[in-house]
Parts: sequence; structure tokens; C-alpha cells
Amino acid sequence: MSDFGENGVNANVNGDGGQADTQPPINKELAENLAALKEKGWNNPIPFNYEAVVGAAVKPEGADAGDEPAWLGSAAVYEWDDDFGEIGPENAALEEQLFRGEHLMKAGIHLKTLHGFDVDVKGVERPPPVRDFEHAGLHPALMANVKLCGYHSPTPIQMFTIPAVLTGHDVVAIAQTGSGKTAAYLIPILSKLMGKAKMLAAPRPNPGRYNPATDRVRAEPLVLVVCPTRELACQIFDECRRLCYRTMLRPCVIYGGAPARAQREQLEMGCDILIATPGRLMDFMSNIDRLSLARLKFTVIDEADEMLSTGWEEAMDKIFSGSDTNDDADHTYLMFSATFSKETRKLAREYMEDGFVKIKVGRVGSTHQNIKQEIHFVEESAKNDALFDLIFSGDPQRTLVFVNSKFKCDAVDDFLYNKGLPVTSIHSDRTQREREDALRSFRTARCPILVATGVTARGLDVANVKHVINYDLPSTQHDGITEYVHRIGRTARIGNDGRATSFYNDRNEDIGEDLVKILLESKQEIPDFLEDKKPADPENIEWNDGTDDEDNDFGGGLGGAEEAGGFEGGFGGGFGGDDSAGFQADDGGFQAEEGFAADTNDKVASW
Ligand SMILES: Nc1ncnc2c1ncn2[C@@H]1O[C@H](COP(=O)(O)OP(=O)(O)OP(=O)(O)O)[C@@H](O)[C@H]1O
Repeated sequence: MSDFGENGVNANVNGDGGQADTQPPINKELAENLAALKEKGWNNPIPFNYEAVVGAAVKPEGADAGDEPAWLGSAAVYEWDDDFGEIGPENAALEEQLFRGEHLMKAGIHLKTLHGFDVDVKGVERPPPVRDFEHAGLHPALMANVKLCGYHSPTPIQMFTIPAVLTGHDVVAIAQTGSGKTAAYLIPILSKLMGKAKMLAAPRPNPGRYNPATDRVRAEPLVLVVCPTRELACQIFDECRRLCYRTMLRPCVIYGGAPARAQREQLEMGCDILIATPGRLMDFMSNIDRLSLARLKFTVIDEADEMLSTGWEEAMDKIFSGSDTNDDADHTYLMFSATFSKETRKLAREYMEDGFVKIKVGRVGSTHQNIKQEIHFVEESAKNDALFDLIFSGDPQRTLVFVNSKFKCDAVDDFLYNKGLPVTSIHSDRTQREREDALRSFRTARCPILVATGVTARGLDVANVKHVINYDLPSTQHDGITEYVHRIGRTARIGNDGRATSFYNDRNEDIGEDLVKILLESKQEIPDFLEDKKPADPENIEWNDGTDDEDNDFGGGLGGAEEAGGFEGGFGGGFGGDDSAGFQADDGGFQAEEGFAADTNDKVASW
């Protein structure tokens, strides 16, 4: 899979902040490893092509092949020209980059299993779900882009979020990792803005004939999306580039570590959708001549539980009420995550309008059954060998290895590299260039093994990650089972299969009980050494973290929602859940809409 040098060793020129550009010294053991790895298929080279990578910029004409790769955030967006009318003409090169290629995620055969969870919707008003994109009332340009993305039907979180946003509600949405939450908020937001963009957007010179010497404008976005990590910001930007294709909506991304100047120049060309990490956003917000939030119609907080946790308070306050932020009632707020502790759910409520809608797919913090989870007992001193054996014993596949420290990250990367494996690594002490290169190498399978600290756990969406290995399990001091759920959620995304193997030893006692509960809930095997961690009644797990008892969290804000209650049962049964029955939604499941009509809340019925 990796790009091997002449003597069979991965040249590893990119994506490797910790290692030099040299090959490991060949000794007998390494030579044998390399031969064995080659035999297994690890040595099928995949050409490394930056242009083929989502996130790469279309290089200017005349640029050398050896030119520095662009920052993920400088990726090409559709260049609108005011002469275009409603929908712009196709751009074959951009379309190829945005919508085609091996590196793009494809929905897996278990997509229907996403429908196996109970969906719980609470709110004074609860718009009925959409059963397909065609009948969701989406703008034609957006609909065309959804098709180009290959999204044939909405996932449950999309079914419920799309109508809630289209009908103007604030939303708190919680659904499993890899279940399409990004599109769940982008699709309705962008659809609502398309067609109105000309009227709502700040005046700006014709973007198609932009002259930087004379035409710079202040950025006045209509949408702000904030998320905790740089890589996630770039990924949301990519999804936005796809969904804004052939429209005048112009997405931009700002994030730390990459040059602010290039980001400022992008904003000066006009910005309708701004995706940002909090630190860089604060920097830009401090200059109101450069960035104004007065036109904002939507603010989205992605990975909201992380953003509401300690350390981000100042940023969150500024985002919600600082600067010149539009504080009129026409500003909608949305929060999304796969996990949401009781404390952060309470905090979330303080930021939302009274009539907000809360959508929950499955238990908060639950995970999929199509991640095959295994726990191996491995002492600290035996972890390196166990890791190599585990990787070596399987087929060549994209593998993500999580460790708990930057030091360990470098060390494990070096260890695997010196064993002849095509590996790279990422952690927060690396420069942003190194982080982006590592991710590109992983995405393109130039380096199909990535060693990472938790910095990568949230949100990362890479196609074909088949195996997540917790070389270290997260400790309870560092988000414990919440981080575990995010980490293993890097595999088995959007209906694909995946495997998660964790090394456990006496040092991990603290997470043992939570781990067993998750294994039980997702019907995985419990190893003997964890038997004593089993809850008293495995059929009736008490989570003790508020995830199974949250009716009170949203208290007054949700008005009479609890009485209505039609959803929890309604959709759980309706969507079936196993492969054969899942999409009986058509005949059985959507009768739950009748459940809505029967709701005591009249307004719901009228939607
Ligand atoms: N309706 C759909 N059909 C097929 N694929 C989809 C659909 N919606 C989204 N996807 C794809 O599913 C993948 C996962 O989506 P996304 O990253 O938004 O998940 P998520 O729920 O935000 O996960 P996480 O909690 O880990 O951040 C993406 O590659 C996205 O392009």
C-alpha cells in the first residue's frame, strides 16, 4: 500500500514529523520483515497525488510538480460569477476533486443498521421527519450536490434535523459517530440560504472577476461553524465545498497553525460560511473591520460537549454574545455531538432559545454493533510486540493506533517504522504542516498506519479505516469512555465494517466497568479478565453518567415535550434495525409520522 523505495523500505518522505527522511538501516530481521510484509501485500505502492486529495488546492498553471502542497484550508472553492443566474455551470476539474476518487467515503452495506436505534425528539414543536431527500423541500442546487455526494437516503439524524432546521428551530442533536451529523446541519442551512444568498449576503464585487488590489471586502458570514480541532475544521470545510458547488455561497475556513495571511485573503474575497477553530476565530473577531458577525443567521457548534467543557468558556461566550454578533431572533443556534455529558447538556440549554428541539439517536454516547470490539490483556512492556503481531497477523489495511502521550506517539511510530511498516504519526506538538501531511499520507494510503494521540479522535473521517487500535486506553482523567467512543468511531463509519482492538492491563482498572457496559450494550464479547467488572444486571445497565436519565436536563426549555413522548417507541420499532427489516421504514416505520399527528401538540400536526 505504501510507496516503497528501491530496496523495499518505505521512503516515508511525507507525513512524518518524527522521523528523518532516511530509511531504517537494513538488518537481517528488517529484511525478513520487509519480505514478509511484501508477501502479505503491504508493498503495493499507491501513487501519491496531492491533486487527488480532497483538501488539496488546484495548483496554479505552471506550478512545478515539486511545489509545496497547499494547506488544507486553501482548497479550491467554486468561483461564482454574478452572470451565472440561479445555478452556475459545471466545473469538471473541481467536480472531479470534490466528488470522485478512492479517498472519498462510501456508505457501507450496514447503512440500514443506523436506523436500528430509537430516535427521541423533544421540543415544544417537533417537525415530522423527512423520509428521503427528494421530498425534503431542498433547493435544487443543493439537491444536485447531495446526489453528486452519493447520498441516496438520509440517515436518522438527518431525517429529523433537516426539517427542524428548515422550520427555524434551534437544535441540540446527538447521534453516533460516523452517522452524518455534518451533512445533517449543512444540508438544511445551505438549502435555506440558496436562493436568498443575494439578498442576505454582504455586498461584494463580482467574485468571478475579483481583483485583490481593489476589491477586498470585510467578511460578513451568514453561517458560523465552530469546532475544536483544526483537522475537523478542514473536513467540515470540504463537506461545505461539496454542498456549495455551483452556488454563490462561498465557504472559508480559519484555523490555528496555518498562515493567517492566506486565510485573511480568502475572507477578503467574501465569505458566506465561516468554519473556524476557536483560537483563530477570536483573533479574527478582534478586528471588526476584517470580520463582522452582524449578518449571522446560523451558528453551529460541532463536537459541542467538547466545546462546552472547561477551557473554552471565554471563546463560547464571545461566540454567542461577543463582537457585533447578530442577536436578533432570526439567528438560529445548533449544537451537535456523539457524546454529551449531563453537565454539558445543562450548559447547552443555557445557550439555546426556549423552543429548541432536542434530537437524540440511541443512547447518548452509544456506539455501533458493526464495530467489532476486542480487548486484549497486554502488559505495558509487551505492547510493542503485541502491536506488531496484531498488525502483521492481519491483512494490509488502514489502521489507526491511539496512544496517550506525544512521547509515546513518536516512540510507537519509530518502532513500527523500524519494523518496516508504512507508518506516520500526528500529535499536537507537530507543526500544522506536519499534521496536514501526515493526514494526507494516511488518507491516500501512502502511509496506511497512523499513530495518534487523542487530538485526532474527534470527528476524523477517513475512508476505509478498518482497524482502530488502542495501544493505550484513555484514562478516566482524560475523558475515559467518552474518548473511547470517539476513538473507535473512526472506523465503521456510515454503515461500513470496522474493528477496534484495545490493550488492557491493571493500569486501566479505572475504565474497566464503563468499557464492559459499552461492550455489553453493543453485544460484544466480554473477556474473562473483565468478568468481575460486569454490572449486577447486565440486561439493565445503569450508566450512572446521566446518559440514561436526561429528561430533567432540558427541563423548562422543552415545555410539554415529555407528555408528547411519541417518538421513543414510535421510531424504534418502525425502523426495525437488522439488515433485512431496517428499511421497512417505508411501509411500517413511517407510520410513526401518524404518531406525530396524534400528538397533542396541534402545531406539530400542521407541519
Ligand atoms: N446520507 C448519507 N449517505 C451516505 N453517506 C453520508 C450521508 N451523510 C453523510 N455521509 C458521509 O458519512 C461520513 C460520516 O459523516 P460525518 O463525518 O458527518 O459523521 P459524524 O456523525 O459527524 O461523525 P463524528 O461524530 O465521528 O464526527 C462522511 O464521509 C459523509 O460524507
